[in-house]
Amino acid sequence: MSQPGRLHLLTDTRPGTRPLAVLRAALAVPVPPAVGLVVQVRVEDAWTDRDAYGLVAAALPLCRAAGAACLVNDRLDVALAAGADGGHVGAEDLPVDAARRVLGAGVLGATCRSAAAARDHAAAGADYLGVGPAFATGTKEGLPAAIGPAGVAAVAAAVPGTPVIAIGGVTPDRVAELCAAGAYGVAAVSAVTAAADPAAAVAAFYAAFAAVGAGASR
Ligand SMILES: Cc1ncc(COP(=O)(O)OP(=O)(O)O)c(N)n1
Ligand SMILES: Cc1nc(C(=O)O)sc1CCOP(=O)(O)O
Ligand SMILES: [Mg+2]
Repeated sequence: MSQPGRLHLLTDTRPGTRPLAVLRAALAVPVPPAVGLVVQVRVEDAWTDRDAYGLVAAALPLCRAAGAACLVNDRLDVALAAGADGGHVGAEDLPVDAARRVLGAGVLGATCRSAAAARDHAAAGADYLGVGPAFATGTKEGLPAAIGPAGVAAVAAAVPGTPVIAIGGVTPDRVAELCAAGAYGVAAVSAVTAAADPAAAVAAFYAAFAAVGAGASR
């Protein structure tokens, strides 16, 4: 694996949020050379494709300027149309092999919650796996119980060549235990989007990766 740590920053588009303002602040923080940054544009199901496309189109130049990849959750047609770097799919979205056909060489992430699913998704062409919920989260309803670092470890051990990105209730102070469990990176929504200072929150994630020297020997 080429990057020793990676933050996936997911947008929050619930009513009352300001996703572009948060992105502008977050992307203004210099990304340390040893860390990767991925922005995932994730919009509410109720959003129209037109509005999703608009947010991706606005986010893309910000991502490019910051050296971040820009992925689109669920809506691979929007990802392709906007010229994003790829997309992320889960159990209610296109299957991983079908998503791979749609995206071609684009970056493809897939949600998984078990070692068996991890092997399947990796074999079907996922570039990384979003694994969770690592901890309890108030951001998404209807999720199964948190799997904890041990659950993340079980998945990571099953797919040693595929980056595992832990998601769900992740804060900077949880980066160390998740990396120790085998996570290559973490994904966050509320730790950044609900922070009083989103830039400081992103900087705290980068500092947490630096503190663990995440994956330096990988
Ligand atoms: C990095 C990452 N991991 C998991 C998810 C969840 O995807 P999914 O299960 O499809 O749920 P929705 O995000 O679509 O509600 C993710 N988006 N990103
Ligand atoms: C969108 C999403 N998917 C999850 C999963 O486990 O598949 S957890 C999650 C929400 C993550 O938000 P926060 O960082 O605020 O806890
Ligand atoms: Mg989905």
